[in-house]
Amino acid sequence: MGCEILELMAEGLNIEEKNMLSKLVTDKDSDCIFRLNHYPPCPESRLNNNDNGGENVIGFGEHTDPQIISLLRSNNTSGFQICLKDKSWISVPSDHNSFFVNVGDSLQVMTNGRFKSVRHRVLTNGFKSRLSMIYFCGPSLSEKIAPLLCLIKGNERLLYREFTWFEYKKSAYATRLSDNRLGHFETNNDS
Ligand SMILES: O=C(O)CCC(=O)C(=O)O
Ligand SMILES: [Fe+2]
Repeated sequence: MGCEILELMAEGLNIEEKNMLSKLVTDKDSDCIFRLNHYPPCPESRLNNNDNGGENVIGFGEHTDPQIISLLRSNNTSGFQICLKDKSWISVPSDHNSFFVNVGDSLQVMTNGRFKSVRHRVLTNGFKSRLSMIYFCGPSLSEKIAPLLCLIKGNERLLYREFTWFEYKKSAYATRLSDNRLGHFETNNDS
């Protein structure tokens, strides 16, 4: 499914090579991860009465996903939120019949910012437990991640320098979950 979505994305971006993105995931050394998250009901979340059943108690702290795309499926318990441009948080209604697709940092780089890896988090629910499963489509450790030159128009600036997926992971492990882990690779930030 991840490959099909990446092929549709490549088509939407008018990339001639249909499998330019999906081949990173079909690579025999691709670094894909499957994760199961369980958030037990959290009594502290019952104190207030917001749309999550109570006070904001963080179940999974804010972050962007590092990989290319992530495919998320959960039970019918709310809690997933995304951060809007104005920094406010908005709840994504749960739907156990749907997959939620998140763009990861790597795809943001490859599309030179056309696709954004949206910051998200999970709040606990006061009454119900949340179960989610996520398949993270990641490239091989030696894969070079850089803006795809076939997407670059005229004198458009390259927003990121090239790095390997291994370099990204190494640098990400040295930061906190909520940090902008692409900052290190931005072309206007040579730190
Ligand atoms: O558990 C969820 O619903 C999402 C968790 C998440 O964002 C992640 O594991 O990267
Ligand atoms: Fe995530």
